Amino acid sequence: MQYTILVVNLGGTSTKVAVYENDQSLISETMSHPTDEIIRPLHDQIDFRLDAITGFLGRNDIDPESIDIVSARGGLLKPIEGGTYDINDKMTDDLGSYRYGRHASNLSGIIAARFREKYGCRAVITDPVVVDELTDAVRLTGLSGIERKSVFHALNQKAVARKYAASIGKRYADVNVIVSHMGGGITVGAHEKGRVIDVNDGLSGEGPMSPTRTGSLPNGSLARYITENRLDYDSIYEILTKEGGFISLAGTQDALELEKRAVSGDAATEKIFRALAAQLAKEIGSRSAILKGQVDQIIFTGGMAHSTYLIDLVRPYISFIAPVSVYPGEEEMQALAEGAYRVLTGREEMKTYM
Ligand SMILES: Nc1ncnc2c1ncn2[C@@H]1O[C@H](COP(=O)(O)OP(=O)(O)O)[C@@H](O)[C@H]1O
Ligand SMILES: CCCC(=O)OP(=O)(O)O
Repeated sequence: MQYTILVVNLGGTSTKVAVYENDQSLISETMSHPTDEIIRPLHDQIDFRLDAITGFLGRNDIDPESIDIVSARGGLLKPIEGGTYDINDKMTDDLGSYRYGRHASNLSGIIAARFREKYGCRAVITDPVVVDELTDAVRLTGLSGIERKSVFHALNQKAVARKYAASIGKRYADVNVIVSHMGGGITVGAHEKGRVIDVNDGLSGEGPMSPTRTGSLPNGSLARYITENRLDYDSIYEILTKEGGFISLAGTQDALELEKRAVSGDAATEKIFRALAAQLAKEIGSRSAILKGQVDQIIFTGGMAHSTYLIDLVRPYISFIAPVSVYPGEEEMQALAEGAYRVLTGREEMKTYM
């Protein structure tokens, strides 16, 4: 049986789309949107993003009615376990009301549901950013009423961990790895035998700084900053998640551009990379403790994993823990196609979001 799978993955600045026959990619495209479009409220972006997807199908002579299933990157939902989920009304309500937060990935599920309505196919998400496999020991904080959450690049982290395991002839469920995804946000996960038992919340100011995020800040200084600048929740959330890190320190989120500046001897930029390397190393060290030192491999992935300059700064801190592998970029489109294909072929059961 041959299945045609449409994969949609919306990021802050781009719409990635691909068509697969079973688990083989036929065509794919990344469409970057101009700044004036992506700074619009998320809900106002649905129509032009959907148009971008149908335009892509049109340019490639693919009849939307030939699509059997849309596989979308899932957004901020209530905490759930990993897997492939049917997109139901409860899910589109939670994504569209932003009850659990705002991130461009919310739109992927909403758009997949719209596509299903119009063209009559199935629609699923796989390993959304809220996959939660944390142990109780890492969930509690020292303030009653505040618990840690699992919000991370679950899809790509699990995909590269599976790829690493396959490369040594093992299953994901047989290895312990630390995966550091370095994209617009940075998340570092401790994967214990197929479950991510600890990871920094990539949208709540935990962990290392990143191109767009502040990472952890000293509590007292943050409280003073909020008070002195009279910031409400939405304003500080924007600063922590969209205007922090490289943007705050160097005025751009472009790590490639900053790497060029650092390599050409700009001392201020070099200092930022050294700080990021130290923060990454501390985060990886912390995950290694949670894995009780039983770490088979440390894996770097995401756009910034292309930066050998950055990885070479981190290596000396962490090479005593485990060997290092680098999987630059992301495996998200392939992982989404495979998630849909596993349930279509009955190799995995479709889950229901409740
Ligand atoms: N070859 C490269 N060298 C260094 N940094 C890179 C390279 N390619 C992309 N990047 C950086 O990676 C970051 C984006 O990573 P990506 O994983 O695409 O992000 P997103 O979270 O938006 O998917 C940007 O800061 C970008 O400049
Ligand atoms: C918080 C998990 C997802 C995330 O940070 O994605 P981006 O790096 O694409 O913003």
